[in-house]
Formats: sequence, structure tokens, C-alpha cells
Amino acid sequence: MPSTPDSATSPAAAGSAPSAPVIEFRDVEKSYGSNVVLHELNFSVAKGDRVTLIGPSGSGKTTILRLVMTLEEATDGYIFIDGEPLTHEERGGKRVARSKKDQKRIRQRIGMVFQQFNLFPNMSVLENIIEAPVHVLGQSKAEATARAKELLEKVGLADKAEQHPTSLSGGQQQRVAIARALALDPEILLLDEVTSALDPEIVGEVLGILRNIAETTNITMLIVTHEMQFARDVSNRVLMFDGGKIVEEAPPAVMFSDPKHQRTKDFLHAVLGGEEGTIGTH
Ligand SMILES: Nc1ncnc2c1ncn2[C@@H]1O[C@H](COP(=O)(O)OP(=O)(O)OP(=O)(O)O)[C@@H](O)[C@H]1O
Repeated sequence: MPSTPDSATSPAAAGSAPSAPVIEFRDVEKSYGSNVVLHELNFSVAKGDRVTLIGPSGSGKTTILRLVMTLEEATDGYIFIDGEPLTHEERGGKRVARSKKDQKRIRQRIGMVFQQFNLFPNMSVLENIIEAPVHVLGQSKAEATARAKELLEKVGLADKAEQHPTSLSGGQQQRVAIARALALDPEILLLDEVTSALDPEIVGEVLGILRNIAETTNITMLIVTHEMQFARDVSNRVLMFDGGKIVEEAPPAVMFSDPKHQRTKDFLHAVLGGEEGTIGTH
């Protein structure tokens, strides 16, 4: 198995400018004991793509994000970020782990927002946002603070910088978490069910901010969500998973109005209550 993206099929081989996919999964397998949760998974994500992963509970969507974030390691296969192996590479015919230093360097290009916010409760909002820029990227406190203030403005929380996360609503905490992920100026943003822990009436405020980020930046996004309208609005590709495999891929307008695979039809019917034809029409 080659350790770099296949030159025979790359744009470079076809004579155009060389550009590796931003994310590539090649024959990735993930097991927990005897439970195989991802089966020889192959897909790639181009720069600026917004890819939504949908599928029933347990189909492996979150595991994919956790693999990209290096919170989990694949059992087999290779993940490439900008053409560079993330956690493992092939050397001398063997699958070899990369150094923690290399993994950390690559991971700095990736931001993730979790369902449960994961903010530091003992730090102020501002301290939460500048922590990684200062300690991971080595920015000065002044530089990181200036950027954090811009981001707080962007997520509508400029007046909350000195408060602690516990004094904020769930929606506000998630907006802080989004600002924190953006503070690293990530090339890739991973969104894992970011509205699932929120009361229905504040889901819209968080999705509105993410829509704005999608419209005003070129950040590559990998999104796990049950908010099909959000997927319709933001993404250009939808991948339907079942049992750790991709069963169907399509642009959202096609996936939500004319799914081909029976599993996709059943899933969308269950999620949308038979209203799949109306997604994107309002
Ligand atoms: N740390 C773990 N240890 C053991 N099994 C795990 C672990 N994490 C995930 N799994 C299993 O991996 C499978 C895929 O889980 P994953 O969370 O990726 O699914 P999902 O599609 O994101 O589901 P949901 O929509 O419910 O979040 C499930 O069967 C789950 O039980």
C-alpha cells in the first residue's frame, strides 16, 4: 500500500496543479475488540468542501471525526491530511505509527466543536479561547487576546469575555466553543452534533453562527448533525453511513429529495417524519 496519495489518479498526473485532498481516508478500519465499527473506509474531502455525515446511531460518524482529531487511532489503514499521513504511515512494507510530535503538528490545523462544549469551567471565556493559541501555537497573550475579542464579536458574545462558562446559557457556551476552535485558525473544522445538547429554541442561534462561518470562510468542514435543514444549507456533499460503511453519497439537494438507497430512504423517513421532500424548500 503506498504511503502517499496515488499519483496515478491525482490532478498532478492529469497535468493540473498538484493538490492533495485536505482529508483522505484510505482503507481505514476501526474496531473496539471484536466490534468492527468502520469497514475499510475510503473517502476524501477537497479544500473548502462541507461534508455532512448522516446515518443511524452507531453507524460510525463520530468515530470518523475522532480519528481525524487523533482522539482515536485507526486499527488499520491510513488517514492523510493535505497528503501527509496523520497517525500511521507505510514504511518498508509495514504500517508504522508516526511520532507524537508529527501528529501534534498536523492536528494544529484542525479544530473541533463537541456536543458537550468541553470548555474549561475554571477559566473565563477569554482564557478558554486564548489557551490553545498561547500554549499550543506560542502566540503572545496580547496577540491571542486581540484575536479572541474579534471572534467573540463574531459569535455575538463580546460582552461575556470575563465571565465563566458556567454562568452562560448552553447556546452561549457552544458559541464560545466555536470561537475557541476558530482561534487556532484551523484549516479543517469538525462539528460533532453541536446542537444536540441545546434546548430547541436556541439551536437556531448556534446554527446561524455556523452558517455565517461557512459563508465567510473557506474552512473545510466535516459535520455530523441530525439537523437536516442545516446540512442542506451548509454542505455540498452528504455521505450516508450504515454499519460503518458509506451506503450513498450525493449533494444535499439530491440526497434529501431523491435518495436512492433503501437504507437512506428509511433513515430520512424516520428523521424527517416523511417530510423529506420539503427539505430545502423553505
Ligand atoms: N470508546 C469506545 N469503546 C467501545 N465502543 C465504542 C467506543 N466508541 C464508540 N464505540 C462504538 O462504535 C460504534 C460507532 O459509534 P459512533 O459514536 O461513531 O456512532 P455514531 O454514528 O456517531 O452514533 P450517534 O449518532 O449515536 O452519535 C458504536 O457501536 C459504539 O458503541
